[in-house]
Amino acid sequence: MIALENVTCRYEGRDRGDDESEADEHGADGGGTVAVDDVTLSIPDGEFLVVAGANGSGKTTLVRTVNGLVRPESGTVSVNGTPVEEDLVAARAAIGMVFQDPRDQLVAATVGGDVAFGPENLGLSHAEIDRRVSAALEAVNMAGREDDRIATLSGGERERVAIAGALAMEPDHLVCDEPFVGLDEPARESVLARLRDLHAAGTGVVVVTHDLRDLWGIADRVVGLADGRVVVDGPPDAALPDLAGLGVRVPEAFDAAGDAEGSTEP
Ligand SMILES: Nc1ncnc2c1ncn2[C@@H]1O[C@H](COP(=O)(O)OP(=O)(O)OP(=O)(O)O)[C@@H](O)[C@H]1O
Repeated sequence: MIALENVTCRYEGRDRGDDESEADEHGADGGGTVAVDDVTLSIPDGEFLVVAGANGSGKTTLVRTVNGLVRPESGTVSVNGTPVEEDLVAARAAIGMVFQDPRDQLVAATVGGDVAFGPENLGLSHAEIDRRVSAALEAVNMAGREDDRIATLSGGERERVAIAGALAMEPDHLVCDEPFVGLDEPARESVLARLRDLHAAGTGVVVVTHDLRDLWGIADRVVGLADGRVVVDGPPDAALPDLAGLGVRVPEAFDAAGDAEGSTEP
């Protein structure tokens, strides 16, 4: 279980594109940008949660608090009952994170080397590392590709290697930040199928996105953010009316008789 309680995150300095008055409005002491504003949220084990919102609404900042990559200014983030800052290693073992651009996290020359990187740092035996690498590659439909060079992979394959690297840590939750950006249709479908399978096998999945179309039939719950605050929280169908105007894309069938108001993203 991931639990955020009254979490507020602020970046020092001026926001990209904010004017002075808006920055003042956001910050109690007038400094910086409040990216996450007093968020309280629980994410149970096994849940498929979509965190949706327009660019700049605070999605990335919010999910980065759960493994200590961003430290809140106030409030508490706990993983399995322990505050993240008290046990960063436990939080990072429990939550696998796949960043927006998988190139940011692929560290080795080969697929096998990359997926083994995390388990190696846990000091596991060779046999256990090999087992985890095989299982993680199988879970992303890349079984037996250990010796492939990262440089030769497509964007979708890199995304799946990044997911495998996170899975090799055997996390309770997998957090993917905009996993479909830049992928062509077959790659999108492949990543989506992997996320669906993982969820079916019991792993919690959190997907950050401004495009809910592919996730509609899969997500248990949608949390919508605007200006760092939770403004929508519920199952997709119940959340739908409140998602309009947040700048997120919903499936066309739900896009109110051709009303494109809620579909401002390209
Ligand atoms: N490193 C940073 N320094 C200063 N301000 C930042 C920084 N990172 C994010 N921000 C600001 O914090 C707010 C929330 O940004 P965040 O990236 O969390 O939102 P997001 O919803 O994930 O957006 P995107 O979809 O564009 O990634 C925005 O106003 C953004 O400009």
